[in-house]
This record gives sequence, structure tokens and C-alpha cells, in this order.
Amino acid sequence: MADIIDGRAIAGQLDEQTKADVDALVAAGHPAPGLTVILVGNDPASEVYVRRKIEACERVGIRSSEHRLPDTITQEALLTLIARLNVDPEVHGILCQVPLPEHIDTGKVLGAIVPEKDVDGFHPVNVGRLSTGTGGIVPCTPLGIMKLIHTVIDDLTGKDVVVIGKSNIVGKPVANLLLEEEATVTVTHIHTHGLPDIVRKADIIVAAAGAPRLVRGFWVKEGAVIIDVGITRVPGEDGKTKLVGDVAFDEVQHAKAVTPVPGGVGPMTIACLLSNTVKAARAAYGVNTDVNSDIDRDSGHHTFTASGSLPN
Ligand SMILES: Nc1nc2c(c(=O)[nH]1)N[C@@H](CN(C=O)c1ccc(C(=O)N[C@@H](CCC(=O)O)C(=O)O)cc1)CN2
Repeated sequence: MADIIDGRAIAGQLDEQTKADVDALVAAGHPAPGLTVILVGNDPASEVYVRRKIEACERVGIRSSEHRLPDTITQEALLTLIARLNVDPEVHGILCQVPLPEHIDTGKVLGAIVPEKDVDGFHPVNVGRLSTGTGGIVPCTPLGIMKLIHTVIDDLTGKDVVVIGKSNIVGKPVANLLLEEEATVTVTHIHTHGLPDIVRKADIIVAAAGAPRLVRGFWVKEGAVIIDVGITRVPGEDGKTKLVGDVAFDEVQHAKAVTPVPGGVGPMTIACLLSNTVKAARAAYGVNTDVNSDIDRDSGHHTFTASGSLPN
């Protein structure tokens, strides 16, 4: 029987650490870290995620504020709001929930958040720093995935990892994090030829294609570790909807360990957002900011270099 990697429990432990970090900042006389969430439109899933983020902030003592904007908002108005938040000293983290409505240029909006407050790690500066191993803020889902993998495997050197999905939010950044830890990474996607044969070689599978039950049991090598990032809502037998991952969970009992959906990667995304916010606040306060440091592997967080220059 495969072990279940309990994302809720691991996220809970991370939240305890984050709460302790917040308490320490406050005890040292600093205001509690502040996170601002921007939600445009009424996408039901986004509403759920934003609500969970705000509730999670309350649990750990992070101050949060919300900007709920109609889907008719202009891009210019959104950029004006972000420009104001960028210079607000009470705001340490800004996140804009995606997807955004079609008339808005998502890249332009995410790129308008100053990198130091970009707690989602989506700004091109943070993306570039991650891909060059030179610091910055790491996107929440990939950071959570790394923490989940490390509950099962300590040293990733030489491990064969197959990532399914090449999104900017998950596939590409997680591939970079894995490479930083000397894993051998193959990035694939739903158009990759011979996907089952490629996946069958993997010691670790990160399934992030957004395709329900794509990864079947016969794709999985005995003893592999499976991280299922997919969350798709499908009709259930009882007439209600249910959440399904990218992995046929019932067929992979020969794996070493697998994350469930729900209760695997999802809760880690929110826990990592909180820890990224505290780290952004610590950097703003000048607390324990390790200038020119490389990846802090325990946290997966990269710090900014003082000069902003990139090493060779
Ligand atoms: N600005 C951002 N937008 C989006 C991100 C992101 O990291 N930043 N990621 C996703 C959505 N997301 C966070 O925003 C997210 C997805 C899933 C979960 C989660 O806890 N899922 C639960 C199930 C939830 C349910 O019942 O529907 C689970 O897997 O157990 C949290 C956050 C896209 N947008």
C-alpha cells in the first residue's frame, strides 16, 4: 500500500512555524506582516481560494486586506491600485488571484507588483532568479511540492523526476527547483509522445497537467513517489461534484507514496503563501536577511542580493 502524504498535516506544521515567526516579529516591536489580496470577478473557485487565504492569515496573525473588483474593471485601474500598494509600507505581500478576465493582460499586471512584495513569485525578476538559482521569492505551489517530496526523500541527487505540465505557475518553476537539488528532470506535457513510457522511468512524478486521471497505474514504477497537483471538479455518482487529481489514485497502490486530492498539494500552496509573506516582511524590516545567500533549502526561499546583480 502506498503511503499517503498528508498535505493538510504538513501545511499545519508549516503554519505553526509561520505563526511563531510572526509572533517573534511582533515581540521585537514590528507590526505584524501585511498581505493584500486582489480578486477580480466572481470565479467560484477563485472565491474559495481567496477566502481560504484570508482565513489562513487570521490563523497565523498576518494582517490581511482584500480588494474585490468587478470583472469590468479596466487594466489601467488595476495597475493604479497595484502602484499604490507597491509603496504602502504596511503591505509586505501583494497577490493578484489568477485567472484574470480576458481583457486584462495578466503578464502586465503580475509584472507590475514590485518583486519584493510579489509573494506569489510570478514577477519576471523572481522567475529569472529562480531559473538562475540567484534568490528571489519562490512560487507557492512549487515550494509546497518540494516540501512534500522532502517528507519522503531527503536527497534528490540523481533522482529521475518527470514533471507533467509546463505551466509558468507549477511545471517550469518546480523543474528549476528540482534541478537546483541535482535531480534529473524531464519536463513533459499532454502533447509529449510516449508519455507512459517516459513516466514509467521516474523515481518521482509531479503530475500538473490539469487532466483528470491522466496518470494510470501502469505508468507508475514500483516504489515511485507521486505528487498530484491536478484539481478538477467532476460530476460524482451522488449527483454532487467531486475533486479529482491528475492521477488515478486507486491504481497506484504500488507507489511508495502519493499525495491525495483534495488534501495534498492544495493546502501547501496556502501555507507557503503565508511563509512567503512573513519572509517578505522580514526582508522589509531588515530582519535576518541573508544578503547574497543561495537557496535556503529548508524553506525553499531565495533571498534578494543587495546589489541586485546576478552571479556568473
Ligand atoms: N495568485 C495566484 N493564483 C492562483 C494560484 C496561486 O498560487 N496564486 N494557484 C491556484 C489556486 N490556488 C491558490 O490560489 C489554490 C488551489 C487549491 C487550493 C486548495 O487548498 N485546494 C484544496 C481543495 C479546495 C476545494 O475544495 O476546492 C485541496 O487540494 O485540498 C488552494 C489554493 C490558481 N490561482
